Amino acid sequence: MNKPGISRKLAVVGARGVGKSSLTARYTQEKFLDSYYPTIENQFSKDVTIDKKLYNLEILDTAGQDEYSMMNDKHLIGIHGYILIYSVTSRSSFELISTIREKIVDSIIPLSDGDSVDIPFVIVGNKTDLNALRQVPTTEGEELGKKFNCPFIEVSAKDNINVDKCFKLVLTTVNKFIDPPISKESNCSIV
Ligand SMILES: Nc1nc2c(ncn2[C@@H]2O[C@H](COP(=O)(O)OP(=O)(O)OP(=O)(O)O)[C@@H](O)[C@H]2O)c(=O)[nH]1
Repeated sequence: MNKPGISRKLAVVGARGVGKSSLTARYTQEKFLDSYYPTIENQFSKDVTIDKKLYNLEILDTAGQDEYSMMNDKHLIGIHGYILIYSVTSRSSFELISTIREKIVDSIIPLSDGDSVDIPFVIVGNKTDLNALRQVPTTEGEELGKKFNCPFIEVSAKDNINVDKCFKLVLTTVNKFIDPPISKESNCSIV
């Protein structure tokens, strides 16, 4: 029997060590991972009610990317929305966000049979608890969000700041793409 609820599959992508697993574990298991174990790939589930709607979430915690790594098709097929995550303590991880976004866009176009493709992205700056080590000011995250017409939020997986809010933002962003308002304008829409 099908589970009641709306099925949503999300992928968390970003550079190595930015906190993809920590953010996912904080949200799905309410715990923080102090030690660092590089991820190959993990999938987590969570049922959550947001705005009176029940969602069955599948969250794909992907391996850390670099400029040269290739996106696996598994990260593209059936994904409703992407969390593009960097660490506010790492400028290089912030700079990689644009590259990763471009790789996702370029990989999805050939899979789409030439139809128009809408890809919901949310940009997330993690590790705000390490403010003394910050290399990326909030304003730069906001500007990148504006550039790509994507929501932006800063979080701390460690201190559990904005984590629920971040996933709610992703789900509402996905909903806007799936059930768009009548006059939608989005730079994330590719034809
Ligand atoms: N201070 C602080 N440390 C964090 C936070 N999030 C993650 N970390 C630490 O950063 C390190 C890497 O975290 P992970 O969650 O494993 O990072 P990841 O992006 O999944 O790493 P890869 O799988 O290698 O790509 C770990 O030591 C975490 O404890 C945070 O919000 N604040």
